Amino acid sequence: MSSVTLNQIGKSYGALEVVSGINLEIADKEFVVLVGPSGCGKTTLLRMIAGLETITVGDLLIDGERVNRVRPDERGLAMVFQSYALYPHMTVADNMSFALRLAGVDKSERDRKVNEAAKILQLDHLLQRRPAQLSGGQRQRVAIGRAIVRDPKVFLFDEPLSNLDAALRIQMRIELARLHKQLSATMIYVTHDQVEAMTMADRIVVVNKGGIEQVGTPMEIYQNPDTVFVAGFIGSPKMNLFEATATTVDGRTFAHLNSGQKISVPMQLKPGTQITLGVRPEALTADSSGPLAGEITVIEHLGGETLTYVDIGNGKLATIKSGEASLGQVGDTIRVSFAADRLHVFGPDGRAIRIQPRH
Ligand SMILES: Nc1ncnc2c1ncn2[C@@H]1O[C@H](COP(=O)(O)OP(=O)(O)OP(=O)(O)O)[C@@H](O)[C@H]1O
Repeated sequence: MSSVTLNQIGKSYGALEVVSGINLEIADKEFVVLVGPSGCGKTTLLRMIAGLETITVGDLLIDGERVNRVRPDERGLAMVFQSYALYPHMTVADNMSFALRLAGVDKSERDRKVNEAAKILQLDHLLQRRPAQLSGGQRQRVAIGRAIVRDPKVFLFDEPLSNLDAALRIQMRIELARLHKQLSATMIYVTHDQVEAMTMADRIVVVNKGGIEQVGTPMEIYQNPDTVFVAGFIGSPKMNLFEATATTVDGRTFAHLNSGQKISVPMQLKPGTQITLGVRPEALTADSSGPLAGEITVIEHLGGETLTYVDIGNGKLATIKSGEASLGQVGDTIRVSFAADRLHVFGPDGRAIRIQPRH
């Protein structure tokens, strides 16, 4: 297995720059997930690594060797697509062994590899079927099997679970995480689904507008988002984000929310600074002495947890995530608080202003 290094990678179509300045070190055996909204450039990045797109600027290294001009089939990578891309007229076994046959691998070795991959993916009993006789999840497993038999240095996945229903996606997520451990493989996985990123990645790379917003472990990114974009993108339900203006009263800093409420913030800010406050829904609690107040507009009971939406002014809703019990009824006014260390503050440039301890 192998490492992958991206140095100042960029991609332009004519005058249109769609990816720029990408620097990333992916370690051997790492599972890295590139996540970002539609059109942010993540697929383009993956396709440049695969060799399916040319790299406009920068260097791509696999195991320390520059491979910008190496043909896709000579890079030692295997890519799994959202659309499976199976040959409909071939059996599962033939689909899986096709690339090996092209590469001139002899039949006994091909059979050994296909059987081994089929066992890992629990496809042994389906080897003689054709794709049309398989479920979506089974087809995706065949596509993964086709990658496994090639013993690639690096696996590349392009939204492989997008065509599956919700239950199957969860199951395949678990299977892919297990597969990663079992194969000890380097994997680069593209998705727009932040839950997939959070649950599978060793490290998440958040991509936005053709650049990297933040790289970190799922919990680093969840707990310390560097930007408003990352704060809003990672986490479900979304982090509460409130636009505000900083003011100072008796040397203490307050945020005047655009929704009309006032919150103390544990840092020095120049009065008039436009900021965004962020608090995760699970960090908000009902508290009669809390600084925020509003009317409950919607309550969603999800079983083990409850989402309560509170209008804190001008129609701005705060989402509170709590346990099974309701915090009140629709129409009730409640007060809400949060621990100071659960507050995120972002400056006018959208970047996090870290909370310094007060003296
Ligand atoms: N051949 C092309 N010519 C011009 N622009 C392109 C071309 N291919 C992609 N783009 C543009 O590059 C940008 C990045 O596309 P890309 O497919 O990488 O995004 P993505 O993050 O993978 O999105 P999605 O999740 O929707 O697939 C988009 O704005 C897209 O319109």
